[in-house]
Amino acid sequence: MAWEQVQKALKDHLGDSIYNLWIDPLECVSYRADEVRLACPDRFYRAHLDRNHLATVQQIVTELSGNDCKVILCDKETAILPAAQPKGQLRLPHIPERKSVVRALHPRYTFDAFMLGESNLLAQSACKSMINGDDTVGSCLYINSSTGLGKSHLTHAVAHALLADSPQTRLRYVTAQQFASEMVRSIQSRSMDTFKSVYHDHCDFLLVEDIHSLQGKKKTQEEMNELLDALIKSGKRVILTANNAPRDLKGIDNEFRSRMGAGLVTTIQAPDLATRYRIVEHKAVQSGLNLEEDVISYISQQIQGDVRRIESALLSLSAKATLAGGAVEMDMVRDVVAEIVGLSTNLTTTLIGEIISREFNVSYKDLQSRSRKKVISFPRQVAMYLGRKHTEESLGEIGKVFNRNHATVLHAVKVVSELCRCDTSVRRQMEILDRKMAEM
Ligand SMILES: Nc1ncnc2c1ncn2[C@@H]1O[C@H](COP(=O)(O)OP(=O)(O)OP(=O)(O)O)[C@@H](O)[C@H]1O
Repeated sequence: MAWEQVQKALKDHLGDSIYNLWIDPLECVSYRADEVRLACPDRFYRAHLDRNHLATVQQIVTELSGNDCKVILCDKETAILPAAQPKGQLRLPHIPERKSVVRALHPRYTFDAFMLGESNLLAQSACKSMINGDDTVGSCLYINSSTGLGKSHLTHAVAHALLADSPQTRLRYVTAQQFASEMVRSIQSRSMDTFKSVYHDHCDFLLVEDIHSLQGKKKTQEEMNELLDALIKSGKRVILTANNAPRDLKGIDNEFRSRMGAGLVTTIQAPDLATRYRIVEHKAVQSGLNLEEDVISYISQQIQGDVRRIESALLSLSAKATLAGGAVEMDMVRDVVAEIVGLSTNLTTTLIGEIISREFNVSYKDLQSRSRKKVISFPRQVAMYLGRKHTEESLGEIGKVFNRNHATVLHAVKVVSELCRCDTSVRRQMEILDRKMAEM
């Protein structure tokens, strides 16, 4: 009960977004008068909480308990370790013999221009931890997402920040494809020793994009695996990006797969409405477009997923506005958005509930009832999961449709996501339902 009170106060204090991401996953393993022990999902979480939110948690626990009750963070697996102390910066003692090798950095792909939200906060803060040499993330950070969600933006931002703040760090930034071509050229010109030496002995920070493009390339995977092993063992830093998590990559050797997943593996999800709003606002200013709030809202509500589609809409809007003498009219905005997403949908959780009640042959009333029978609770969880995925409604709003609170919705989303991951029949079922939702 005491922890629930603390949770409630923290939610009010920190807001839904930070609460859901950083406080909700905590497990209260003991709550005594003098000490509260909170287990974090992993050491990265623990270090982030320690740095950013522990003081607030401590303050609220002290206020609510009215005495000196100390908050202790520990790992879920051990549930006993004290919080990690941040390590020193990654600073090299010498001036490098070789400079950084960085191909074509996009000048606008900086941390400042990267809009944050629940979908990408972990990836962004893990990148910053890597730059600071904070080893809570491990030596190898793996970022994956579907297309256009900011993997390149973040890796370029890391390169910009490193070049600006610690120019002595020897940085190599390549795509996996470029690495493969360089390797093939080196084999042909019998200069593999030089190739190896460049990466093994003259690199402090390696960024490799699109690692999935190595699928089926056995020899390049072997070379990259050997390189990662050498760099990680000697305390160097590596960031890899791909379109899938290591376990879902096809045609990849198991040892290589396991090495890539040895540090933090994080997925960037599609941005939520609030993040999209900030992206539209920011990118409109960059394109010299002066947009009213209702236009920004409309674009961010309608264009979801791949952020390139937002950029494309703004480019198109900019061109049309120029032709029309500068003004941005709402009709013009609707046309541009319709070209990109087609006609808008009105999918709501209530509608999803109705569809699910038909599909699973349970009444809508049962979905809203207190019944915990599996034949009713599973469709209810599926409806909540789909509500979260296909609407912009908050956890609380989705919960209300089924007479539940936000925590139950969060739990349902976790349960169904986990089932999709490990149960093929549930995954297929969800794919069919996803298609149905998309057709609405
Ligand atoms: N959170 C964000 N804030 C601002 N811009 C973003 C954000 N996420 C993505 N973008 C923009 O979207 C565009 C596509 O992003 P990026 O190229 O980084 O995606 P990606 O995940 O690497 O895609 P792909 O897998 O296709 O290579 C870029 O112009 C980037 O600036």
